Amino acid sequence: METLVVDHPLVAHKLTTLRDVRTDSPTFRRLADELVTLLAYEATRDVRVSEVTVQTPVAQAKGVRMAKPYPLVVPILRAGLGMLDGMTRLLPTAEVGFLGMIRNESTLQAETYATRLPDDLSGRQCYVVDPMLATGGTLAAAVQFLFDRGAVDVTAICLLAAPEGLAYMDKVFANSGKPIRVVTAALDERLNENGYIVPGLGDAGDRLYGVV
Ligand SMILES: O=P(O)(O)OC[C@H]1O[C@H](OP(=O)(O)OP(=O)(O)O)[C@H](O)[C@@H]1O
Ligand SMILES: O=c1cc[nH]c(=O)[nH]1
Ligand SMILES: [Mg+2]
Repeated sequence: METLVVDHPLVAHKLTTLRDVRTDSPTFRRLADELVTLLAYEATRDVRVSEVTVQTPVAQAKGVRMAKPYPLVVPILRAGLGMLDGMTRLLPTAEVGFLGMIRNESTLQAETYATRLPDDLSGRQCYVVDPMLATGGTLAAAVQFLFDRGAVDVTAICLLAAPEGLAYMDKVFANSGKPIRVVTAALDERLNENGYIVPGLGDAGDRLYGVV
């Protein structure tokens, strides 16, 4: 598995405000949206394109267009929804599948309550968006859903990642033979005794949408 920590002063600036406990929900949403666009720029470096020729007002020019099948963007509900608009702004032709998952806060195991994905993902590049990669249980289950349907490679875009979560992903998919990438704005120190990322930003879903 490949991990890319995007090292950019604008990313660091926005992430610092996102972490700040005083940042209110509307500002948190806006910053999450802006951050995903910056991360997606790096995450889509290998997006497949095909060569085309267009006629400019002056001459013919060689260029590229997004290749079919178009990529699939998969937000993991609830918190991943806060990253969907930023992704589709950059990839307007992408299709969107949904996974609803919640981590049981006692066992830290991911539970799936909704799946709305194409049955056949053969040959598709998939981009999973979820702000937090903590134990890695949620992301590992999400990636497995996509591989089971034939996805060829999966890139996860996370605002924050914990070393424990990356190690878990490495272990689970060590023999998958399929490329997996994690693109994140920061690799934090560790998880605390409740499975929260330290220093982290708290519960991303609650900060985006309020406590339920
Ligand atoms: O790496 P893990 O230990 O599995 O934890 C990460 C998951 O926890 C959060 O979602 P949560 O379960 O809080 O659901 P929510 O989006 O509805 O708030 C987060 O958005 C990830 O999906
Ligand atoms: O720190 C964490 C860990 C899991 N989920 C969150 O929203 N935050
Ligand atoms: Mg949550």
